[in-house]
Amino acid sequence: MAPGLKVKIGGKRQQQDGPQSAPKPKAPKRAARNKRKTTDDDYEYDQEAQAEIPIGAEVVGVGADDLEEMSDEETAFPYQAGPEPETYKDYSALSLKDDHSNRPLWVTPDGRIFLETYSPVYKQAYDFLIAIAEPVCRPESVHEYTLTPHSLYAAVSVGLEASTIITVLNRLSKVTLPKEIQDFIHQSTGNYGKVKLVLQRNKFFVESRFPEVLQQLSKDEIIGAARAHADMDVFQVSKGLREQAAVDLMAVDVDDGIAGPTGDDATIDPTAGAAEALAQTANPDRDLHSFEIIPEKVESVKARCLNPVINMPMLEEYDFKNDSVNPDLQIELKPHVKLRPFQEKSMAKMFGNGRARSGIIVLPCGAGKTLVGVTASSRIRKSVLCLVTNSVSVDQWKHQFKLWSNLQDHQITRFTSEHKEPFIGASNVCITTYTMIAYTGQRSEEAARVMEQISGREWGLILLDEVHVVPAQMFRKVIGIVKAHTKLGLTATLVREDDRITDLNFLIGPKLYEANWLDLTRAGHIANVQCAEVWCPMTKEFYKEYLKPENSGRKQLLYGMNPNKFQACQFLMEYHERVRGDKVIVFSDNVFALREYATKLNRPFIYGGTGHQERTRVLYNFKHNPQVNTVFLSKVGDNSIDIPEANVLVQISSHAGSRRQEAQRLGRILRAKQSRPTGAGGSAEEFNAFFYTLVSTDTQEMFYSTKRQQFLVDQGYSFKVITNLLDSAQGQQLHYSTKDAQLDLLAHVLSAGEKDVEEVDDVKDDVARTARGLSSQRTKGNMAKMSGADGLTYMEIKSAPKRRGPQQHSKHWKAAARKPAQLSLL
Ligand SMILES: Nc1ncnc2c1ncn2[C@@H]1O[C@H](COP(=O)(O)OP(=O)(O)OP(=O)(O)O)[C@@H](O)[C@H]1O
Repeated sequence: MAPGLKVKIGGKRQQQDGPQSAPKPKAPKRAARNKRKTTDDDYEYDQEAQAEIPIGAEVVGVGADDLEEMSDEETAFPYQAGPEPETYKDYSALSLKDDHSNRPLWVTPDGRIFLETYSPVYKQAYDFLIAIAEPVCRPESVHEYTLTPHSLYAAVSVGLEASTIITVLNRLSKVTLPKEIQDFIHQSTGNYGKVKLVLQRNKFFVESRFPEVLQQLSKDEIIGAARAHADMDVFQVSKGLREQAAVDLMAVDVDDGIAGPTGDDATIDPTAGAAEALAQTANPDRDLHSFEIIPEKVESVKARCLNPVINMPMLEEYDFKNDSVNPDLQIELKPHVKLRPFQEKSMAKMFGNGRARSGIIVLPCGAGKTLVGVTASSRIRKSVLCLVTNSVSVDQWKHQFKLWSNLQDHQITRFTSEHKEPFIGASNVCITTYTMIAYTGQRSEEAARVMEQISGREWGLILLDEVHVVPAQMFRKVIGIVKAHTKLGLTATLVREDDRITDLNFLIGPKLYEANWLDLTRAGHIANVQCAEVWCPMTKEFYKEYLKPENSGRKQLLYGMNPNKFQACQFLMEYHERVRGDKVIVFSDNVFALREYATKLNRPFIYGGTGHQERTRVLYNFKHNPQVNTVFLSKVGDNSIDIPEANVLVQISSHAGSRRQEAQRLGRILRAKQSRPTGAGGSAEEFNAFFYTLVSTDTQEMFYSTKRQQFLVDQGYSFKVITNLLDSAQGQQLHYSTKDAQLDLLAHVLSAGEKDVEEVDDVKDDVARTARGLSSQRTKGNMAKMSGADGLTYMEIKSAPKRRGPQQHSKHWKAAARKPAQLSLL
């Protein structure tokens, strides 16, 4: 028995149905609120994409349909209310194994799996779990996963069979695997993987190890009619490939440098079960049976197989090594390129059995998705179509292809409103945007010519960047136009755990791999970010106006322009610039606030209306000019501007409760950074990047802020709350410290025209969402601790320059080991 194992149903993301699903959340009022309006970042996708195309040229035809679709997407994405936090489930009836302390998992009858990250076999257990289950929440000590039909579909697609999954899961579990779980795995995987769609020598085949399944399919009216040789009763038979993926999965022993416990005291070997199971199931000589289908009917066959009547989702694989029809692309990775361990693992999942599988790879922002895409291209070595969300990314991808591979300019063509480069040679990499491909209206002659080449070519690989932001309808259009053997989706935030994820699963393929953010942080592949929410009380006068019904339209502006928030922003910016020598990005969705802050603080800013040249100039200065250490960005900077130098982010205004925006913004400072020593004799500082969200207290903003943090909290980040950033003495030295100045500011805000009030880059609405309790993730912080400088005293000496000696600087910091943390501006 497992005495007293009770698990709080803390409900993070809403899960797909698992076995004996936990009770569905009952929050009708919340649900109604969520439906109120559309929201989220699909707008950003839409507007970014549209922005690059001259009005009246390419974009018109994408039109209403897609916007409609995007709106639907948005309603699908919002916060899913979790079960009541007070609800507990009693799992004490589970039967605990004698050697349970050596095993890392708890598996419950309702499909929830808890992983102890301090287990000696954590790494193996993580690799296995991420292949079979959906991560729900991955904080430092215990992760939560859930088994879903989709996660099991993904497992089958990488070559795992039900018996292997059950054997390994049981071996890792502290409790005897509940019968419900075994049944659920059998049921869910029963039909997955039985049929594959294989494009071989330019012919499409429905392939299976089971001739009776093919018999059944060919009797179906639609599938039968799609057969190229319907008159033939027998199927073609070929020798099966070893199901290598499962072997790879359990044998993978990449030294990823992730700090973790050693396996010395591990008394179980989770791989042993896999080996046994595989010995029974992986017969390299198994026969494969197939029948050919007409290329034009491929989509309808796929759709039919998905239909509940048949219910046999097709796995898609590309036998690129035997594709002698499509010309090779002479692409090699440069000799110095060394994949990071998680990139290796992603590739192992994609190419596990010698063929290329379609699917989605999920890696944190800044971890290196681009190299994954380039590597996949270099393995397949056929023409590659790379689809991205905007023209800035088109240029960045081109740059990355040249950085990592031997491809020359003429082998990489761009197709945007500005560059419609013709194809040279029989194979190439073409980089373009989703909108350029999906456009259905009148095209210019030049664009029509390139489109003809795109639709006429057979692509070995289609790379789908930022795959989470693209509506399913848009995909359908793209997939209908482009003939591709393999589809690889790349994203950091695959957070639509609803019906729409089903679209991605079947339109592109299952999730092949998902990295754990904290593991990558520990291994130094992404920055170690300190996240903090800074509470800024509203001034009395601002709050009075905020509460007035006639100001309901300018609430956002009032809490954004709150003088206390301004001061917090100024303080943090100057502190990080001067004391730590950091590079700071300040984000504001509201353009009025963006302009006001940047102008008053005398720093450059970029928003949607900033021209290309000006943008380039500002960013160049930010990167290279030591005098320019802060840049203010509107929402246009969320994910399309590449600023690896930045390591501090201050958010003064954001888009309601968007989890995705929060994660994308964090991504701007996630690029791996060098840790700096903390001072004389000190070890490397703990945090090397800082993410501050400034929140005006007692306003809507607090409500949104909690909601926004949910995705990052699920990835294991904790947000500290700073309630007293500034004391009154510090405030005196900052702008808007006098009542008169604050009242002037208030008058300015109240006199702002309607257009200014609403001017929010790329954002159309303001959706109320329900926040979820995060108290367990929140701790109070102080500034010194936040800045990785606990135990140090920071001092700014304001002596007149002429009185300084040669060694004196206007500011310095010195270690004061073992003294209480203190931060002072003298
Ligand atoms: N294997 C590797 N070796 C060395 N550097 C790498 C490797 N992989 C990625 N990088 C570097 O990591 C950084 C982030 O890579 P990349 O831009 O591909 O990240 P990303 O995941 O696409 O980020 P974003 O989501 O912000 O677009 C880049 O500077 C890249 O050069």
